[in-house]
Parts: sequence; structure tokens; C-alpha cells
Amino acid sequence: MSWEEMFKGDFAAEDVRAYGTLVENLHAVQNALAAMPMDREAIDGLAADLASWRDRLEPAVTDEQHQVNGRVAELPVRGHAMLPELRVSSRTKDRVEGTVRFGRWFMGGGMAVHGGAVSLLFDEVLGILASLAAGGITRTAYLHTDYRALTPIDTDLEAVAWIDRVEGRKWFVRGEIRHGDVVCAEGEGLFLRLLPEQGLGRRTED
Ligand SMILES: CCCCCCCC(=O)SCCNC(=O)CCNC(=O)[C@H](O)C(C)(C)COP(=O)(O)OP(=O)(O)OC[C@H]1O[C@@H](n2cnc3c(N)ncnc32)[C@H](O)[C@@H]1OP(=O)(O)O
Repeated sequence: MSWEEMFKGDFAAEDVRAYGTLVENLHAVQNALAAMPMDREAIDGLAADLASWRDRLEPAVTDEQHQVNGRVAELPVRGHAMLPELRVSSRTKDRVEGTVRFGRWFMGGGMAVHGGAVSLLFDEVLGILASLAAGGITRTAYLHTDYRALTPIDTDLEAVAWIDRVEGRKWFVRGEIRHGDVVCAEGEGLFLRLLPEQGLGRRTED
């Protein structure tokens, strides 16, 4: 199964672009919000604006097969608004490489990325490779992260993933997040190629 077959939501190109702009603006808002000082007037105004967003969005909620978020193969991280924007520069069945810049939204402290967000990025980049290598959707069985140095926000980082070994349906994948010559974190994960009855949108107990 190709990447496009796995994730293509079959949206018109101009709608894809528009959704990309929406996610971009959302991320900018998140970063600015995470960096705002205590300003009661701004807080009250923003809270009212966000309440109107809720009123607009909640009546239109749809099911997983029809949502846009995470289903736009043409956008970075499939347009998944929860994820840091990993820009994949090279994608083969053996190796995935890309750059990522975590904004202030992802800061844990000390102007460094929250450890959970580092693992989140590993789940994505290792998962991309596992799915490409397995030729179908995979699911994370475990994910191990070693934090070697603080991962800085607001700067371009390199993310790489490669296949360690394969045993039947089990894909053992490794990766690194680097800032220049510094290895900030190492990741290792086991991804299981899903059986037909475990397909997208199905829980294991279904
Ligand atoms: C492109 C998109 C990238 C996005 C990537 C993001 C991916 C995700 O985040 S997925 C969400 C997070 N993951 C989950 O919620 C998974 C929850 N768990 C499950 O669904 C199941 O336990 C699942 C699918 C992992 C394995 O279940 P199942 O397919 O029934 O496999 P099962 O028969 O138990 O085990 C198969 C083999 O894997 C091994 N295995 C399974 N889980 C583990 C584990 N945690 N550790 C070590 N080995 C394991 C088993 O020992 C067995 O090995 P062997 O064949 O050698 O005896």
C-alpha cells in the first residue's frame, strides 16, 4: 500500500492548502499563547473569541472517517494539528529524514522541549518509517526515549529514523533528534503491522 493510499483523504488541492493555512495559524496562536504574560484584558478577549470558535465547530463534529485532521497526506504530519510540524525531506523504506522546529507551545521549561513532546515526535517519525517499511498501517507496541541533552525550542532540529530489525509483523525502529552535532534524544520503538481486522478506526477489542 502506498503512502497516499494509506492516508489520502481525497480532498481538493485548494481545500488542502486552506486547511494547511488553518493549522499554521492555529500553531502560531498556540505558540503566542504559551508565551503571553498575565494580561487580564487579553485573556478575557481571547476566551470570548475561543468560545465563539467552539460554538462554530462543535455542531459540525464528524466521525473519524470524515474528519480532516491527520488525513491530509499532502501536508506535513498529514495536517495533524496536535503534532509538531515535521517536514520530511527524504522518505524510503529504510530511512526517514526531516527537520522539525518545536515552538513555545511545546516548551517544558528552560526553553527546552517537554519530554513528552520529544516522545511524540519519535512516535511520528518512527511510525512513518514503520508504515512505509511494512507497506501498511502499523501501531506502536512500545516506545523508549533516551534524553541525552536538552532539546531546544525555536530552532531547526534534524529528525532521523532507520530500521533496526524486522521479525515477522514486528518492526523495530530507531531514531535520533539532533541539534547540529548534538544528539538531543534517541528513540527506539516496536511497531506491529496491523492485521486486516485491526484496520484504521478499529480498536483492538472491536
Ligand atoms: C504514519 C503515521 C505515524 C503515526 C504513528 C503513531 C502510531 C501510534 O501512536 S499507535 C497508538 C499507540 N499504540 C497503541 O495504542 C497500541 C495498543 N496496543 C495494541 O493495539 C496491541 O497490543 C498491538 C497491536 C500493539 C499488538 O497486538 P497484537 O497485534 O494482537 O499482537 P500480539 O499477538 O499481542 O503480539 C504480536 C507479537 O508482538 C509482541 N509484542 C506485542 N506488544 C509488545 C510489547 N509492548 N513489547 C514487546 N513485544 C510486544 C508479542 O510478544 C508478539 O511477539 P511474537 O510474535 O514474537 O510472539
